[in-house]
Amino acid sequence: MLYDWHMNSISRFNSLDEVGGQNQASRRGHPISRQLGTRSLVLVGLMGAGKSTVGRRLAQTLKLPFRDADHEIEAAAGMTIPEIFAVHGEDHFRDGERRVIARLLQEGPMVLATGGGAFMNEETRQRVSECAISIWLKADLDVLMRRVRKRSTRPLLQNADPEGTMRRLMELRYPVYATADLTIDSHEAPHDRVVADVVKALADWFDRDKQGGHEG
Ligand SMILES: Nc1ncnc2c1ncn2[C@@H]1O[C@H](COP(=O)(O)OP(=O)(O)O)[C@@H](O)[C@H]1O
Ligand SMILES: O=C(O)C1=C[C@@H](OP(=O)(O)O)[C@@H](O)[C@H](O)C1
Ligand SMILES: [Mg+2]
Repeated sequence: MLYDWHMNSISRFNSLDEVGGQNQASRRGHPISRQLGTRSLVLVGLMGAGKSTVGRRLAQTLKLPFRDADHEIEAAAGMTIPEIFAVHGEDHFRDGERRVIARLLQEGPMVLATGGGAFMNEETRQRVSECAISIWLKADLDVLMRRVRKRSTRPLLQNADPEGTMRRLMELRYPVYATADLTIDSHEAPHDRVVADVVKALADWFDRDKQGGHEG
């Protein structure tokens, strides 16, 4: 192993830094954050769904720390995601992704944006179900394609038919994303509109929770 996915020093330093943030959140934070306890909010969904950008704004709204698993992997590896794919291959990336998410889930509460493939890993799904509330950000194909065209940082889409790839990923992944606790339409509206929809869905979730709706 060239680097330690669990304990890179930058992430440890950040997490210590953010313990103060957590304490603050629990003292005078958003009602949703207070009900989370140590559980995190984990955003899942396809590339372009808005996990990273909506996630960051959601964390600001809830006064929670924000982490992006892709950024943590890049920091641990000292390489960008395209470089990791090119040099070590996708399997190596997936291995790092699983380890990094396992570590982050122990540092909750936080808003955690995952990369689009992370939730396909059964071990990760199990950990998420134990330590977090999962939220599927769902968007139509044409919306996703418009959004991902803005950047060429996604190795899976660097081919002759990115739309075909996205369709295949939809078929493969949607049944799995559908097992997330909540599904939110990440439609064409300002990011903050989607944030508001997530907050509303979480408030309803906790109301149902109080009535014993999520047992078992
Ligand atoms: N609700 C939205 N409104 C406008 N642009 C959005 C929205 N959600 C995402 N985007 C844009 O789409 C692109 C991809 O979003 P990102 O958060 O990186 O997606 P993901 O992390 O799910 O791949 C970014 O340029 C982002 O600003
Ligand atoms: O869907 C995927 O398998 C991937 C999604 C990417 O993250 P975003 O979903 O944030 O684009 C990134 O993890 C990597 O390029 C692989
Ligand atoms: Mg992202």
